[in-house]
Amino acid sequence: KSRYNRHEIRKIPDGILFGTATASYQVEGAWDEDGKSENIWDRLTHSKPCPVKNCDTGDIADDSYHQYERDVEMMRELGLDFYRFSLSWSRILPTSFPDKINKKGVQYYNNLIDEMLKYNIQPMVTLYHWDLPQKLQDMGGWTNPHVVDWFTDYARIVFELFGDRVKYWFTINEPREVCYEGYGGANFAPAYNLSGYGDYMCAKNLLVAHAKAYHMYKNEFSRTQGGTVGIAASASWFEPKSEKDAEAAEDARQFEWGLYTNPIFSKNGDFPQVVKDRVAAKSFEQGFFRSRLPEFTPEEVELVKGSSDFLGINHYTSKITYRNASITTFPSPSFYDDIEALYDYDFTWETAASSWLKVVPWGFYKLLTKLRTDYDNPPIYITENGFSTRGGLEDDSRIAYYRQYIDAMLDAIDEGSDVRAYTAWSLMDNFEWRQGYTERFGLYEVDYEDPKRTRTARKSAYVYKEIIRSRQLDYHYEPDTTLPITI
Ligand SMILES: O=S(=O)(O)CCCN1CCN(CCO[C@@H]2O[C@H](CO)[C@@H](O)[C@H](O)[C@H]2O)CC1
Repeated sequence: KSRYNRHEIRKIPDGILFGTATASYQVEGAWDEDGKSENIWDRLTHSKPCPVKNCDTGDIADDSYHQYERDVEMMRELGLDFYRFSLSWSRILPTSFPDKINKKGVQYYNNLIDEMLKYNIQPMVTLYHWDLPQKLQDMGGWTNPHVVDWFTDYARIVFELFGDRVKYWFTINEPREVCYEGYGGANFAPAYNLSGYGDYMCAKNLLVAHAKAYHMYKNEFSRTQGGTVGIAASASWFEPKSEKDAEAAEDARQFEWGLYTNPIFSKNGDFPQVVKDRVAAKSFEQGFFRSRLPEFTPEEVELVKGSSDFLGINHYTSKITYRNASITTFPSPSFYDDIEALYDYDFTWETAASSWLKVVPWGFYKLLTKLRTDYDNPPIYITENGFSTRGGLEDDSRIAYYRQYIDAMLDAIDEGSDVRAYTAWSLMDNFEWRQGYTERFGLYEVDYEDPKRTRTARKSAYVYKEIIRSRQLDYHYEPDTTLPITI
């Protein structure tokens, strides 16, 4: 069996916090209730022809806007240390700006936070998990440099409203997905096909916005609130197909996540050198008068460098990477034409319901080791890790995924990685973006035929609960799922 199927009991080191995550557009519903205004995912999912599988939308989703007490009850059944969730910008600020604060929207988040703290479950709050107010997108969204002020002004309101009780903040979830999937690959809202320049403009503005919000917290709230602020980056592992592809794999890492982590966590800051050089060289070849990758001014390099108290990592899978010999594979200019690499999967790797999600636990170990060595062992929170199925309560494949990935994480921790928290994506099934409700990530199953959106514990919920309770990994443990999961 693979290295990550050892049949022994493994202790989990003290101090590592365990939680689960969700995101506002994926679970809340109430898309136009109580004063919330339209965001870019409302706009995309309502467009014709419908872009999401089965024409699914987040209009109702898991109805967490009304079911938050049940959500907290599930957190208690799992025995979580924390719960990571995100705020809907246009639910709190319907005009996008601080001139109007929507009291009913704020009340929902106060109710959720207060209910969690009643049972000592820590809120870990993401300010932005992809649901930009539509009005801001009408003005260019993340490609408009003014987004720096829009985001910082929103952040200040949020810190004022919830910072007395929230001590763990993440500014932005997955910069790569915001910028590449949103402005480059025409996949996620606002689904623009501007790869090779729109995605890079988004990258620069997003990092400056993140840094401005970070420094504003430090200057205006740290003394009185004492919380911590970070960012959650998506990071896959890129494994060279053969020795000669080592450079291609490193290029992929630097373009796919180094673009966002290097400016914040590396010693010198700024975009990775290979990205700056490659995009500039290609831009001039292609007839541009300046690089398609916007430059940070020296002041901006300093502003962004070190602008996080910890590094949040969303990790799911790995890809085999090799040099792309043909220059006609991708449109030119484009992000993937810039990287000059191709990705593949090892056919022996098990696949989740999501076609991109392969089970490669050793890739998680290699990623954590690389982050430790490249960024001088930064404090790391695993802010997402999980597995999708088509549904069903006997989810042994999800259980095997969690056990192997936590095992791989423990190997990196044993070798010195400063991992402080592990977050399972997700507490319950939710709106899986372009795949709608066809790909399920929940420890709890959600019944979308039921207006009450009933949540039912899967077998994996019992196993995750036992890992947290016993603080050990036991591949042998078999829960008795005939008994209800209890608090
Ligand atoms: O559009 S398709 O499906 O044909 C292809 C998608 C390719 N990627 C997969 C990984 N995802 C990053 C992970 O995305 C994260 O992980 C979760 C599971 O995906 C999401 O639900 C979370 O919101 C997100 O933070 C970004 C999109």
